[in-house]
Amino acid sequence: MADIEHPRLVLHNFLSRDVCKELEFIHKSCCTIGYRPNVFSTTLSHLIATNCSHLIMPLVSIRERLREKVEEYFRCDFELVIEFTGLISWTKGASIGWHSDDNRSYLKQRDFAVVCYLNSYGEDFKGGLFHFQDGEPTTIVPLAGDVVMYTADNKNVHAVDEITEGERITLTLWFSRDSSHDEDAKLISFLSQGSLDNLDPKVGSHLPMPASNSMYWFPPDEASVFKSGFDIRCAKLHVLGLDLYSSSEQICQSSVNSGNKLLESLMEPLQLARGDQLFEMKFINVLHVFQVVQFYCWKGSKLKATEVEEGEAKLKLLSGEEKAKINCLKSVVLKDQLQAETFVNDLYSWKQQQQQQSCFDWAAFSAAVMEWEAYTQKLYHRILASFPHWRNYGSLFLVPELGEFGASF
Ligand SMILES: O=C(O)CCC(=O)C(=O)O
Ligand SMILES: [Fe+2]
Repeated sequence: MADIEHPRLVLHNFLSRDVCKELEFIHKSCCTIGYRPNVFSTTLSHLIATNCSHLIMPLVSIRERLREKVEEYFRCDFELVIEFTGLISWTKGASIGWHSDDNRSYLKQRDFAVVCYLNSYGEDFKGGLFHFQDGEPTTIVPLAGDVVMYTADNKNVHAVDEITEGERITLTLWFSRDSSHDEDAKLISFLSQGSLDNLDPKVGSHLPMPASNSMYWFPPDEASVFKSGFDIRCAKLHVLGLDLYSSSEQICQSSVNSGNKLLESLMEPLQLARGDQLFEMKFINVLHVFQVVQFYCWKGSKLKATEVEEGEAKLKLLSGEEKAKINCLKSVVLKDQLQAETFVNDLYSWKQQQQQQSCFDWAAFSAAVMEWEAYTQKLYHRILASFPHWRNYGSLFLVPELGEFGASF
């Protein structure tokens, strides 16, 4: 350890670009409103709670590699447990002043912090530089793939500048010497309560189940009444030019519209529309639609490069009545459309916006639907096979006899 006054380490390119992109996809398709203003988070227990435990798989080997690195660098002659793992993003206005990561009585179990940067300063966001109060290095410029690790005590007081543009995404972990704070034990117990314990991989058991609508509502203080603001998933779809269509008879009935009952249709089967066209596939709920669209955003350019047969997408022309239903639902999920548009546009750089909006392509999207299904099934079978081993050993790890698998699809 170079500096005992300020024990810390910066690693460049610890994660590959492909891995960063995959983790970004997981975060963008699953996150909810976070614990502070303008912060969004995806915890592993949230993935389990929303029937997306398979999305833990790409994180398993990364957690293992990071634990080894922390134990080795900080010369731990004891085993560390992971206390918390989260994908976290900060948007315009988010910042944190000088602090150490164990600075609350309920955080004293935190011994080491690890922050992996999944996207880059300058390219994906502005602001958000990380500073240590004393010692070297003083400033860290977040770049995709780089990692900073440091002791969570007051030898490493640090701060992060306010984000002024874009979205800054990290994978953040804390490690503890205290095994009673082992995140893995909690996750395994949580997984045992769910469908993974039943080794019969039912069709559909990997499909996402959203948390309550209030967890996706912005601003969060409006989430109990839904009178102003917007649903973050619907806002992101809207900016891509995508609308949600529910065939429910109740849509547009004034008695239903008057309350927030219409919001519940987000939990029910939905279709996607764009302009005059309705995509015929039915998704099981808004989170299912949203995950596939995020998958398309992740893989879109590759899908286009592969052979996608023109005209494969099953589309039909929207009727006037169907358009009216789309607008009714939209008026409920985007109470303040302008605010929603500004919010989403602030997340993307100008370049990203140009790419995403100008080239939406239904044929490539149809291919994405199938690839999403294959990707999800692959991870789901992986976690089903891994889970008995995890339960035996009481920790999450890459099971050697199941072989290596690429982190990226
Ligand atoms: O995201 C970062 O660079 C550090 C965040 C941080 O200091 C914290 O979450 O405690
Ligand atoms: Fe911190």
